[in-house]
Amino acid sequence: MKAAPEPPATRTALSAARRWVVKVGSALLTNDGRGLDMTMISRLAQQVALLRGAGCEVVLVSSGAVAAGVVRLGWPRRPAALHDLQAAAAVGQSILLQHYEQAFQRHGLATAQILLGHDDVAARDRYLNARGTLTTLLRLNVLPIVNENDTVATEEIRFGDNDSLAALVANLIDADALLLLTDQDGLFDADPRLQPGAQLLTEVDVHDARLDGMVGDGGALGRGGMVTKLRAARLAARSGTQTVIAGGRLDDVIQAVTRGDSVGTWLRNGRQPQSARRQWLAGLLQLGGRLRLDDGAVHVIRESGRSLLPVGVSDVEGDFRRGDVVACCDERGREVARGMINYGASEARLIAGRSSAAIPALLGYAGDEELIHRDNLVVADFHD
Ligand SMILES: Nc1ncnc2c1ncn2[C@@H]1O[C@H](COP(=O)(O)OP(=O)(O)O)[C@@H](O)[C@H]1O
Ligand SMILES: N[C@@H](CCC(=O)OP(=O)(O)O)C(=O)O
Repeated sequence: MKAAPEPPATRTALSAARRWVVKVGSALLTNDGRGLDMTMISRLAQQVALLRGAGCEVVLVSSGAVAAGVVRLGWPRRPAALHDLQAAAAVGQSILLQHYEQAFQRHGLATAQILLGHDDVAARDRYLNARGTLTTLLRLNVLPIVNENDTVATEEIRFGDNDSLAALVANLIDADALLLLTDQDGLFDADPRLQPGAQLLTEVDVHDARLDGMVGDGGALGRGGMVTKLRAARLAARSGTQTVIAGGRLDDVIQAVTRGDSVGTWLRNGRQPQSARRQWLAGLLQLGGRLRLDDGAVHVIRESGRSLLPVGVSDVEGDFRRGDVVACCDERGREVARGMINYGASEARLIAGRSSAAIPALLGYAGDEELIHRDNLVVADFHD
């Protein structure tokens, strides 16, 4: 048998990616904004199932609720009024998920519905909750399907932008890569709907300022277009994620992109995931408090990259809430790490120095066994 050709070296960041966020836009999933394209849903399900079968973790971010709702309500077109859009989304979301559940069931995959708002990612306690649910679903081999919580969203539903939500999900779960599937083959040097001679860009630096002059909006349907996709790629890059924009109608496009083939546009992010994430977390918030760690805890978080358990903490300073960022100091008061803490200050004081197994008895409920999960912990020398 002939060996498969090696993917081009430049796209190894994609072929090596294990955790993917795949976003499917309205332009692809709906028949020009009216009704769901069932063939597209089953083709997507097949490709996502193959990606899962190849050992990758996948979160799907899917639009389409408004379009499905408009058809179910018998409306002739997508409404303009905000409350009508929200009502249509509420009707359509369950239909959308029903179709996905059926399509993925054929491949032996269970699905879960996640409705998120931007505030859920910005508020620290909800960030931890959303992250915990998504990563647990991934561990359970369930496919999370995310959409905007349109009942409470205003700007995003009006402008039809699920791109930035997909980027926030990529930040939330530290995705290696984000794939934005749309109706065009990728990012062109001008909007191909307006300029038929526009050229497809196969690889660009996500931070290249010249791109801003090339992207346009989504046209008459009032969608986000490439403006929101470029913004999303930059947002995702903050936590080290690579982004590809590709045409969802191309055969086996998900397999081609994830293999590292030269399809669509790769918006290259030159920053190392670790340092991008460190900078993002460090700059995210003001410090809410300080923990003093014993030598053993300093050693394991530094040398083994482990989570911080309550047992390694000898003192808790400050008045912080679950999800705040706290400094972790050694016995001499030097800051050795910074992280987003799973407990508020009073609970942290109750469990500090104790085994995680004692948490239910100490607090009256079974919370996280880590005080700071290793994924939310940045080990470095910080200077205030
Ligand atoms: N430089 C560009 N390259 C490709 N498409 C562009 C560009 N500028 C604007 N567009 C428009 O963006 C549209 C895709 O965005 P949108 O309709 O919001 O899709 P989705 O629903 O998939 O998010 C394309 O149909 C195209 O007309
Ligand atoms: N959340 C809404 C609209 C979001 C939307 O259309 O976004 P996009 O696919 O980026 O154009 C829906 O599911 O219909």
